[in-house]
Amino acid sequence: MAAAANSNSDNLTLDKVREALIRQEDTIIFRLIQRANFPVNSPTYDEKFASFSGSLLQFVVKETEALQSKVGRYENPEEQPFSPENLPPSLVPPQANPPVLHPAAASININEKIWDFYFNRLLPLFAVPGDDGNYASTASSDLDCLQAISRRIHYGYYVAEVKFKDAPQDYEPAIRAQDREGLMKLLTFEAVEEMVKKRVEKKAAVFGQDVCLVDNGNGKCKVDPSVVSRLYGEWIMPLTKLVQVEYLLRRLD
Ligand SMILES: C=C(O[C@@H]1C=C(C(=O)O)C=C[C@H]1O)C(=O)O
Repeated sequence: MAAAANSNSDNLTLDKVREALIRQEDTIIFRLIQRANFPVNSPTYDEKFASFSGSLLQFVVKETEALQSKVGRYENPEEQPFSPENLPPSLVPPQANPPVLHPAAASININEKIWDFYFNRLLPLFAVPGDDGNYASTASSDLDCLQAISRRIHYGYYVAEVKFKDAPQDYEPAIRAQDREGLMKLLTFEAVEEMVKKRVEKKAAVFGQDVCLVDNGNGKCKVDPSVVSRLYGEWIMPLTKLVQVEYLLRRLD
């Protein structure tokens, strides 16, 4: 599960980290396509599930994350749980690799923000209204999307670490001054962001095609490519940068 970029600090270059982010685009887009197979299915979210205190979705998240925690998922810094309260400990022996990140990474979890935009803003843009009764599949598919998006956003730790290591003389004064705006300026590359938005839009157009042996001229995509570009421009990239800033603010502690 660990990406090449986090196995050894010598491997950590900005190019490698960016490559990892590019590969994660594919995962995110395929998971959105998967979720778009189901309509909104609102009982997944609204109803109290059996004797559980929350919705079916919350139950699936809590139980799935508990199992994944036991098999070591959250030993990976970029994997952050959505339901962190009372997670069972990992049964897997800790990795021998020396840590690449500052320990501050462990205290930065912005999954509440991710949960909020995913359900309140994004989902209505790509899931059609309706109810087909597939609530369990809908909930696991939502969790798949959330986990892929969260991993991508919390990968900001590595982006920040590599940017800091490449130019400590630029970052240290802003960190000492706890200057959020200054840090945000230092780590932002607008040309890269424009390229990312264009690339994910194109990927969504390619991955979301119906593949037919005879071209039926149906150009409809399974997920609207402009929604994917918006997902990156409005939420994923700004939140990746927020993770970077939060990490850098604590980088010299
Ligand atoms: C991730 C990076 O940092 C920032 C965030 C980006 C993103 O989330 O894709 C892209 C460019 C930068 O403004 C990067 O420089 O690659």
